[in-house]
Amino acid sequence: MQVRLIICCFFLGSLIVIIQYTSRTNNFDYRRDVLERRISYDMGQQMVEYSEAVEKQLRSQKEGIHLTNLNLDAKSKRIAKLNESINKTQIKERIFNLERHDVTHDMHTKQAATKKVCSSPMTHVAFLKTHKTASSTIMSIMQRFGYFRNLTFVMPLKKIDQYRFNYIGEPGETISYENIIPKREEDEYDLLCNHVVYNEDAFQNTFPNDTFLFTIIREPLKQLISTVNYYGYTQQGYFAKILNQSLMNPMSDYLKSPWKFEPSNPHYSVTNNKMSIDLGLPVSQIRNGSFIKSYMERLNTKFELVLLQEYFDESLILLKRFTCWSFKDMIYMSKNIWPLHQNLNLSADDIDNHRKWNVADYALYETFYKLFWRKVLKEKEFFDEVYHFRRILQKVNIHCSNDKQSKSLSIFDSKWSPGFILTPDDCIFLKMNEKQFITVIHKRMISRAYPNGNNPFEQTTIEDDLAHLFQ
Ligand SMILES: Nc1ncnc2c1ncn2[C@@H]1O[C@H](COP(=O)(O)OS(=O)(=O)O)[C@@H](OP(=O)(O)O)[C@H]1O
Repeated sequence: MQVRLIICCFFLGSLIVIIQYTSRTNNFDYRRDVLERRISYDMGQQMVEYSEAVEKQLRSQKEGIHLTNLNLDAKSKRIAKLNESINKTQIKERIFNLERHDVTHDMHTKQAATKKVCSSPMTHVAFLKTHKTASSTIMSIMQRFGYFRNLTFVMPLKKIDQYRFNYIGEPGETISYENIIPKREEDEYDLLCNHVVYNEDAFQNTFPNDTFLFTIIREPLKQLISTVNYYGYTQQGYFAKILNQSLMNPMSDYLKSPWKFEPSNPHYSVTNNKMSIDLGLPVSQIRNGSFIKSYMERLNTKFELVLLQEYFDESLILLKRFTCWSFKDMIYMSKNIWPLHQNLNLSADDIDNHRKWNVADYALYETFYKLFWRKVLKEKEFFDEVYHFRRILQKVNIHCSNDKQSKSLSIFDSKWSPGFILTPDDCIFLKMNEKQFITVIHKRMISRAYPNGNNPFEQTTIEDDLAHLFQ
C-alpha cells in the first residue's frame, strides 16, 4: 500500500514539474518575442529617452519652468550644455547596430537627396490618409492650414451624408476626375487629406510637380487593436461575423484562420495589410515578399516623409521642418481617440499569426521606422524643438479646453518659429471634428466649382454651416 502511495506521489510530482516547465518555456517564448519586438523598436525609444532626459533636467532646474521667458542666448547655451551631457554618438551607434533588416544603399542616398531646403511654407501638400494611425489628427492640421489660406482641396464628389462621405471614390479606387470635386480652371489642386488609395500615375496627373507627398503609419499590432476597437463596437461588416462567434476569444480564433472571415475583396477589409493597401500595394501581391520589398523602395522614392503615430510630436516637427510650416500651423487637438480599449487577450502565437497575415504591413513599418529615425538623426536641435512644441501644445490644449473661451492666448517667439496669438475662433477650428470640417471645406469647394448654383448637391451656405459652431 505504502509503495503504491509513493509511486502515485512520484507520478504526480513529475506531472507538476512537466506542466511548470512547459508553461515557463511558453513564457520564455513569449518574453523572447516581446524582447525582439522591443529591440526592433528600441531605436526610437532611445531617442525618446534622450528627449525625456532633456525635459527632466530642464524641469529640475527651477528657471527651466519659465523657459519661454528666457532670452534666447541663455536658453540655447543651457540646452547645448544639456546636449553635451547625453552621449549622442552612443545613441547613434545603438540605433544603427540594432538594425535587423537591410536597407539598400540606394535608399540611403535617396534619403539624402530628397531633403529639401525651403524658405516659405509649402502649399502643395498631399497627405495619404491611412487607417487608425492618428491620420484624422493630421487631417485636421491640413484642414486648418488650407482653409485659412483659401487653398484648393481634393475632395470626394459625394454628398456629406452619404456612406463613406470622407472617402474619395469607393474602397480600392484612386483619385480620378470623376470622383473629386472639379477645381476652377485658374486653380491647381493644392492639398489632399481624405482617405484614398495611392496610385503613382493618378497622383502625378492630379497634383503640381512640386507637391510634397507624405503619410503616417503605426505599429501593425497596435493598429489592429485600434481597428478592432473602432469597428468592433459597431460590429460593422465582417466584424459582426468575427465577434459573434460563440467563442471565448474571437480575435484569437480569427487570427488562426483569418481567410475564413475576411471579405473576398481585400479592399473591403480593414485587417488585411490595410496600411500597405492604402499606400497602393496591389492586392494580388500582398503576400509576395520580393514584390513587397521593391514596392517599399519605390514608395520611398515617392514619399518625402512617412511619419510614425507612436512618435506623433516628433513626426510633426519633422513635417514642420520639411514643409516650412509654423508652430501655429502644427498645433492640434487629438481626434478619434477611443476611450475604452478592449483587451484582446492575444497570445504569442496569435501575435505571430498576425505578423504572418499582415506581412506587408510589418515590412512597411520596419522599413519606414528606420528611415524615419535616420531623418531625425540628420536634424540639429531636433528634440529641443519637440520639447518646446510640447510646451506650446500643453498651453493651447489647456486654453482651448475651456468651452466658453473668450480670451486670446499669446505664444512667444522662439528660434524655431514666430510667436502667435491664439484667438477664441482658433480654438473653435482646433476643436472641430472630422465631419464638421469636411462639411465646411466641401461647401467652399462646391461653391467654387459650381458658381452658378448648378451643382449636383443641394447646398446651404458655409455661414449657415458654421453658425451653430460660433453660438
Ligand atoms: N496625437 C495623437 N497621437 C497619437 N495617437 C493619436 C493622436 N490622435 C489620435 N490618435 C490615435 O489614432 C487613432 C485613430 O486613428 P485615425 O484618426 O487614423 O482613424 S481613422 O482611420 O480616421 O478612423 C486612435 O487610436 P486608438 O485610440 O488606439 O484607437 C487615436 O487615439
